[in-house]
Amino acid sequence: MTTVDQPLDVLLSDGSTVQLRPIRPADGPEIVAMHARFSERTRYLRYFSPYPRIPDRDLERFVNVDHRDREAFVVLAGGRIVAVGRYERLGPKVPEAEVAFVVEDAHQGRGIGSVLLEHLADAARRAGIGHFVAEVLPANGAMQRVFADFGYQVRRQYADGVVHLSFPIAPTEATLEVQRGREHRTEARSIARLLAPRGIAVYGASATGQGVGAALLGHLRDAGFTGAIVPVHPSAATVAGLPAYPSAADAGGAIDLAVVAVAPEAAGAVVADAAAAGAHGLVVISAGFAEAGPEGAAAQRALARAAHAAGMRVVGPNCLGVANTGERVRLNATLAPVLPARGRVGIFSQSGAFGTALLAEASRRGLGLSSFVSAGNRADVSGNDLLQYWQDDPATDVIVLYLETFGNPRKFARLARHIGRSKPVVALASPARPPGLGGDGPGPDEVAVRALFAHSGVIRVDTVAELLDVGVLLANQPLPRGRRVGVVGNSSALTGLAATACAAQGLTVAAGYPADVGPRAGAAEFAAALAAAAADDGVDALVAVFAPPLPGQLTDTEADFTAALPLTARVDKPTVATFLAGRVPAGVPAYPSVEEAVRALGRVAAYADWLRRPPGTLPDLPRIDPAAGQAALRSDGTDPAGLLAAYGIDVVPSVPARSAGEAAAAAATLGWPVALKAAGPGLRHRLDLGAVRLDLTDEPALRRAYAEMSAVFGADVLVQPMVPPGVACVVELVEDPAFGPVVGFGLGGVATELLGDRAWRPVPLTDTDAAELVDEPRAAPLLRGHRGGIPVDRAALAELLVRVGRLADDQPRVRSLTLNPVLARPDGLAVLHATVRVGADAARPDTGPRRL
Ligand SMILES: CC(=O)SCCNC(=O)CCNC(=O)[C@H](O)C(C)(C)COP(=O)(O)OP(=O)(O)OC[C@H]1O[C@@H](n2cnc3c(N)ncnc32)[C@H](O)[C@@H]1OP(=O)(O)O
Repeated sequence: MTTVDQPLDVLLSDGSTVQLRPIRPADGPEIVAMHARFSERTRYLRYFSPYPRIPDRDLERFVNVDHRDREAFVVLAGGRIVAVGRYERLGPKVPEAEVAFVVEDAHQGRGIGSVLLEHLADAARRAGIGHFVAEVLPANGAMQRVFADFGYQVRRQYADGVVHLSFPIAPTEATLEVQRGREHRTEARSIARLLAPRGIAVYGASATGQGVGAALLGHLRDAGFTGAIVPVHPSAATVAGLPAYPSAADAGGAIDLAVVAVAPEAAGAVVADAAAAGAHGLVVISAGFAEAGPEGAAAQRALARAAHAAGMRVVGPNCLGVANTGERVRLNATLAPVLPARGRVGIFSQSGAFGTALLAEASRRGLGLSSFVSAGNRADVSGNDLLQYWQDDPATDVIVLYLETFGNPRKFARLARHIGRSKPVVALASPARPPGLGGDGPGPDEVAVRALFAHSGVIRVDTVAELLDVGVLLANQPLPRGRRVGVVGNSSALTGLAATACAAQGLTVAAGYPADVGPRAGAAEFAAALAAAAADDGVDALVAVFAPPLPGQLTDTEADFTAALPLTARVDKPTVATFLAGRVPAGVPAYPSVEEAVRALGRVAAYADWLRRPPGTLPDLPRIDPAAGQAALRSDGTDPAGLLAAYGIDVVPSVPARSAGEAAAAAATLGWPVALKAAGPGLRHRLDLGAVRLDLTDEPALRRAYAEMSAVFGADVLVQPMVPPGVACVVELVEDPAFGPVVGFGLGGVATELLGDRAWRPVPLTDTDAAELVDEPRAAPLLRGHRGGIPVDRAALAELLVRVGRLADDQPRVRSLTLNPVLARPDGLAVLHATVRVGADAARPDTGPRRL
């Protein structure tokens, strides 16, 4: 049993870091992964042992982990998972405790659970947490007895058999050493080790020099890897001229990485051999795993399990491999024979085929690479791991991702939002849902999904070519300070095209541009015009468009014109060029067409805008009571009023009635005047249908309205007090497959619905997010008093959105929520109708891969 003897870094929810002293289990299990969160309200911590982590996907198989918080932990003993737990959000279930956890599975015997509790209690004590509650699921009767043995009290027993155990912890002197600003990087460290091995064992390199393994061995050597390369071969004494060994450990040197190209059946033996040699990373190139069917999937799971038990991270299987062009490490453990030159771009490709294309295209365009990972079937290492690694990697300035599916999309969105602040992330990802479906179903359509990416700071592109178009620009040029473009060229046709392309990308042509030097201008004039644009305070970015001179017209060659460009590369404004050779001349990205050049600039300008935008803060609003919200959900999931009230959202009361008499009685209670609404199922746009009567001031008017309405729409009606008129708005909350809960805002009415005029933001919503959301729908000018209308209280709408976002963040059982209509007035708002859909349990993570 290994004990933890290094300090543990803890990432707090506010981004700061604390360090916990080591936990030394006497002979207890290792706590391998433990996630939690600290905040004012909810004191969670998230900490890791220095042991390799169980990948999130594995956790999710065992644990009902709420993706949003990752509050889960796993206990390993002897390499086996013996207990898996998750943290509950504090408020709802155990409001009076500061930390709660749920033990879901501890089937491997007595004692484990109690040791686990000791550790957790210890951690809580160190964190100065005063009260601690454990929840034990009914299947674990043995655990309950164990806890009882330790004197924990049964605090509450629920009808479903769940028991809450309670044990007070006297707060002791906090041993937390707060190191703000330093981020926890366990994952990043394990990836760093994988990309910078001291020695490499290669499994599956044929002595004949043929086949995949031999090719890998060749690539490793050709790239100039300076550490030991050890071919592991069952019988040969040498492979490709290198001494080969039947077992990696026999070579005697430090082996950090195993590159594997053996058939899936042999993988188990390879893992054991590599582990015995001390390897901490596996790059499995072999195909025949999950992509090949259930048997392969089982083999893949076995591979991942064996690797993790031995403390190894796994890249692949069925992948192209990993590469590092670092100063000290030249590593090409990929099937691609030639790597691009060293550079500042980290490339992740889920697909091997696209990875090959990306590498080849990057080489062709002269785009330098810092490191490359193709994750294939992603048995362990995923794009999210790489995001975390590159965030801190000093060799990487730009992150380029090719993604097909996401194991954990919410984590991606959150990570990207964070990382995008320091390094741009360019991603090619499949659409969230096929085009055309957006307007019909609930939730954001493709356009909105693109906007959601943009709000996460991710530059989303549509093609592999564009991935590199943008990558090249980011890697070589500064970000634009604004959207004003100085177009300089030697052809009016091309500069005109560039101006049109700018408009299409939301860029503006700067005043005095395009500057057309004409077809007879020489390179010197071209250079002067570019220099003038670069010096122009009204210009944020330059587009240089160049048409090759007709033969005999000029003595200057295309190369002379190319040479004119570097001048601009020295200024602090990005320049893109067209019609020059495909390579990057002196750092100025060149594109085959004006449209491509301007589109890349447009994407980068949008990212620069995002960076300039203040991220805002999460407002601490009064009248928010998550515990009351949870209680409301428990009492009746279909009545949203209590749930909303717990988040400070008041819904105008509405009383159901089935007869004129009942309606009149309701009106008397609510107070005149009232509105009468048909309550039949499936009725939408009731006002348009005549199924709403407003301003009924007395009983005769009410009875008349009831008689007319019930004749058409049936006996069921709702009686509501009249509220002052306002602009009808709609607020929605839905689960998006890529972003988790997202809050939507739009104006009411059939027209805006038909046009899909809704703006969306992922949860949690900051004050800035909410204010932007209110202003974003195309119909939003109506809220500002368009054409003589009266401006409404947009701050109240923004606050409502923040409250809905908070509700979504707190209550994972809420699947969807609609407030429609919300009447916005100059002096506040009224929520007239609310529907909520609640799941039986917290949204369970989808274990299968999801399209982005
Ligand atoms: C573009 C993309 O899609 S990404 C790339 C995805 N990956 C791929 O496409 C790879 C596809 N290919 C495969 O999966 C192959 O089946 C592989 C790599 C697993 C096996 O390739 P083969 O060439 O058939 O391997 P083969 O069985 O001949 O073995 C090669 C050598 O490994 C040796 N070997 C076999 N088992 C072991 C082992 N456990 N340890 C060490 N060496 C071993 C063999 O003895 C043989 O050497 P020899 O010829 O000197 O005797």
